[in-house]
Amino acid sequence: MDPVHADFFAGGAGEERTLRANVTAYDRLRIVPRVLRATGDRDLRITLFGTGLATPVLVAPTAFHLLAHPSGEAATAEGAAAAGTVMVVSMAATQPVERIAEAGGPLWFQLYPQPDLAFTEHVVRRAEKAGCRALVVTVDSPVFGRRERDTRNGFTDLPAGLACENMRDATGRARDIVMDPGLGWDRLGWLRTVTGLPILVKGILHPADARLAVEHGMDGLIVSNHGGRQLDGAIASVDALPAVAEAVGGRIPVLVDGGIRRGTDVLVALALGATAVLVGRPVITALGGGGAAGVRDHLRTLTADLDHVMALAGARRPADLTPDLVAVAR
Ligand SMILES: Cc1cc2nc3c(=O)[nH]c(=O)nc-3n(C[C@H](O)[C@H](O)[C@H](O)COP(=O)(O)O)c2cc1C
Ligand SMILES: CCCCCCC(=O)C(=O)O
Repeated sequence: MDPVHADFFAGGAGEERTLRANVTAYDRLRIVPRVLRATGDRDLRITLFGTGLATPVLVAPTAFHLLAHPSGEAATAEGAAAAGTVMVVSMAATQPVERIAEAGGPLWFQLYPQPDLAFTEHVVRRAEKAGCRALVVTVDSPVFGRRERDTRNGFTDLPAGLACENMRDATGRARDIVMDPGLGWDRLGWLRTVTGLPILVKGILHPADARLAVEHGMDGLIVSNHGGRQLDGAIASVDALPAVAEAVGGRIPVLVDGGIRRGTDVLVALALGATAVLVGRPVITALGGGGAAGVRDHLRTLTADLDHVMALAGARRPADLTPDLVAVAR
């Protein structure tokens, strides 16, 4: 991979404190296993918004897959489908959602709501027609994070010939994605009137915002700091999870992403109240190294690792994972 593109994928905002914290937070959390629970074979299947999945590990929305592999997002979708899970297609995908959907599913579509409402609706309609089963609205990006690796590398745009294919308007021009500092809950209310798809808000860290998400009729939320690429210094996502899960109180599914690398990380996240987790950078690395098969193998390996540690912790199903199984290391 071009080192400039590798830096785009790997990097975070500012000093990359939050990027690192997402991973190191899991180092401080220890599992308190149960024994003699006769788990037998584990059953990792879950159902989200009516879709049965083989694993609680989903693919987070990430931009520009054609910079990682010549088969791009289509290969990621194929790999996710083979692993029996959801891929969340980024609004900044380098292939059209229709092409990605041909390669595999189930898909959800990630949206940065644009100030141009008619254009936003146009993008939603494309996602719906392509068969996407949920919308993931990213709300942690009123402005774009300062990614200093990209600044140093002079990486400001996609190379010639590539575009954010889902940003094409009726004239065929690919518009720039606008990060909208005017975005508020009213716009999510508007979106609710535009689509019947389940809507998840991505980028919740504060329990008060989690309560607002429920009050505004959102169908799910994702505890996330955007993989440390937006507000450097933001709380690690797994550290934010318990308070958010408590605020939601089981009314809607709570998902989490950021720093999830091992089965033990997934186990801890599920125990602390997540219904499912999403993985970002490791999927891009797997795509770059092995295309669709790489993505499939990564997701299957992570799921097999989860299965293994659930046996060791005395849990048969994701629902058996409860907060008492996690302690903070001193
Ligand atoms: C290269 C890259 C591109 C990303 N693009 C998007 C995006 O287009 N939309 C979005 O909501 N989040 C985006 N994210 C954030 C991810 O969805 C996710 O929150 C994050 O990667 C999770 O952390 P992890 O990489 O440690 O697993 C991106 C992350 C990376 C690393
Ligand atoms: C102006 C292009 C926006 C791409 C956004 C991708 C993204 O969210 C990221 O973290 O990178």
